[in-house]
Amino acid sequence: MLHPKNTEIYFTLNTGAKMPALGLGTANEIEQIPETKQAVKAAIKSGYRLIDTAWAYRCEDRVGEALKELFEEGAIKREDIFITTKVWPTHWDIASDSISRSLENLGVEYVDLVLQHWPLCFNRVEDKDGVDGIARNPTHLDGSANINEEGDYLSTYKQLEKMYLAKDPRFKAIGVSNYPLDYLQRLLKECRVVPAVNQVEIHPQLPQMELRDFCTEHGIRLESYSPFGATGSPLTKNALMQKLAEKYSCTPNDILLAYNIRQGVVTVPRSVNPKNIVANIEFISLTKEDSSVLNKYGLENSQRFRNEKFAESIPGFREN
Ligand SMILES: NC(=O)C1=CN([C@@H]2O[C@H](COP(=O)(O)OP(=O)(O)OC[C@H]3O[C@@H](n4cnc5c(N)ncnc54)[C@H](O)[C@@H]3O)[C@@H](O)[C@H]2O)C=CC1
Ligand SMILES: O=C1O[C@H](CO)[C@@H](O)[C@@H]1O
Repeated sequence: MLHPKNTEIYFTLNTGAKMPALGLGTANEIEQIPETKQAVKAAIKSGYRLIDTAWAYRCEDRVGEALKELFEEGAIKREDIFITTKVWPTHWDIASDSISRSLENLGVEYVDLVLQHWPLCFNRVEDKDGVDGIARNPTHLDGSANINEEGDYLSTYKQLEKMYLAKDPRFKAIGVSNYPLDYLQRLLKECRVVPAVNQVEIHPQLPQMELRDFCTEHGIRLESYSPFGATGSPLTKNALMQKLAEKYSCTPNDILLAYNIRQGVVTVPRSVNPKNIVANIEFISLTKEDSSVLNKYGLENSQRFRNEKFAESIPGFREN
């Protein structure tokens, strides 16, 4: 294939399953949540085969509505798409319930991948404006995260592992998200099932080189979130991205997606705009030399764009 589209590229997971290199992210801003349905439909119709969602995004039901219509229209079959969902830290001790809830929302019998969303255990606090009546980011009065002090973050993965080893039909693979390297080291010591995926923030200002080497060595596929630097896509305004875009006669967005995909990293840009969804399919043959230039740039200009306050509770999370 001389010039594939990003949507035609697949990476193999340690389970043997193929995961599309490009997917649609669905962590939409609250006011854009109703647009999730048409975004998923536009994505699938233009060739996307991976949808990245989560209970915490409050849009699984919209993804489900889109899938139902796509199945009914005969646009796609369930087995031809890869669906990822995630267990939020409020559900750290009830991972099975979280999966059931997600499947109900999505209207499917299984997902292809379940990720532990964060290595954190939150207390469940009632909140009528929360997700399913539960505060998504519970905090104490001083604004610090309301962490369950008895909880062990690895407990969630251990629950997923137990279900996976018992061949739970509700999911095909398990993985993690936002796991720093030392957390993965502990996981590998205490668990038998190597996570299929670790989804973390990766882009040319956060190349995550050490984590990347570690994951490659242990057969864990990395997946990049916030490839454009999250809301407002600040990375597309970066002078180096603009210079490379000029060199390859493409957009900075194309460079940012190629940066991940050319290095074997799955990526899930978010958009509800059908034009942008389609534009993100364009594949660019970014050279190894230019990928190295970007990696070096990131080491010298490191910046995390998704700054969740609760991440302060994860030692070492902000150090890169
Ligand atoms: N596991 C985790 O903790 C996290 C996972 N994620 C996942 O990663 C996905 C992507 O990351 P995000 O932070 O949402 O942001 P992103 O880096 O994908 O950027 C989204 C922004 O880029 C804009 N955009 C997209 N395509 C464009 C185009 N072709 N031209 C111009 N603008 C364009 C969108 O309108 C939006 O403002 C999420 O939707 C979610 O699925 C995101 C954050 C954390
Ligand atoms: O996946 C995620 O997306 C959000 C923003 O909704 C981020 O906090 C979370 O980890």
